[in-house]
Amino acid sequence: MRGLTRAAKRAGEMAFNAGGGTVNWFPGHMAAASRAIRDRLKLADLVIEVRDARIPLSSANEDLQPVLSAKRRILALSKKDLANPNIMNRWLNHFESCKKDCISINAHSSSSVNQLLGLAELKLKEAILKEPTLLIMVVGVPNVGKSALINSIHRIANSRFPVNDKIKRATVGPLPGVTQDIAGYKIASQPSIYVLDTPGVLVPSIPDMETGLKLALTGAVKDSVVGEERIAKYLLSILNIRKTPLHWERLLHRREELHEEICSLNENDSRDSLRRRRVNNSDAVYVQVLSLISKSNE
Ligand SMILES: Nc1nc2c(ncn2[C@@H]2O[C@H](COP(=O)(O)OP(=O)(O)OP(=O)(O)O)[C@@H](O)[C@H]2O)c(=O)[nH]1
Repeated sequence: MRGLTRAAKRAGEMAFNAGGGTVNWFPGHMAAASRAIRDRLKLADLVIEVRDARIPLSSANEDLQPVLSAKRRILALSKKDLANPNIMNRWLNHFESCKKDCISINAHSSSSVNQLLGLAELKLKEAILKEPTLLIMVVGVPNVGKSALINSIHRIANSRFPVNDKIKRATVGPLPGVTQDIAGYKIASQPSIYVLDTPGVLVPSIPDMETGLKLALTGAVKDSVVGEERIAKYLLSILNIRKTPLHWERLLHRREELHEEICSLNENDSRDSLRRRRVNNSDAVYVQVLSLISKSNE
């Protein structure tokens, strides 16, 4: 309890306040995709709901939960290579205790995707014997790794059961919103099994700022939607509360120094000079530098 009070005091010292309000990022393609996903879900034999292993609750699309929970479903906690393994194992136990089939994955690792395919095969065991065609849908919020997962599934499946169709690749990218249409990939014949890649969809309005900040930090929401400076401050407050060895006062001091350095640079060379300069290895200082660079260019 005393530890928590100390952590709260430290956060207070940093003067971080997420602020209230909702986070709205619901471009036209997302509204259309949400409707199309609901339609196709009716036909799906299995749904792989991809969530981010670092934020498995905040990365759930709450609007889709009622329909997803009525389907044969696997929860795939993606980007496990970026998550804290101890905390992630606690999440896996939590979902298991809620009777949900849950697995953590790294979409770029064959062994990890093979485990997921094994679980999918188990869940589809009876349907594989009965149905001539099966449909697996991959859904989730933007940038969570759906297309990367589809490409790995496609590659692995094709090495096991070569399909005559030309191999298509889903487009993978570091920013949210790359996939804008539903696309199907055939991964087996007899029965024919298709995997559907879907655009990442969020709820039209994320009800609290902290969820929005978590989604922005993990890449599901564009930084500009919640504000770069707010994201940087939120990250720093988390690092501080988790006792990551950072010293806020030293950072503030460094910020003042950088301000002075920027002011002393001439307008044209400020961005390049700062980018070239070797700053302290700390990511947090890097965040501060980025924020100052963007300010100097406003
Ligand atoms: N470290 C790591 N990176 C991953 C993993 N899966 C995907 N990525 C990366 O995350 C980014 C987003 O991956 P995508 O497959 O494009 O994500 P998406 O869910 O299809 O994104 P949308 O098109 O926005 O719906 C890419 O830079 C991928 O390389 C993973 O398991 N671990």
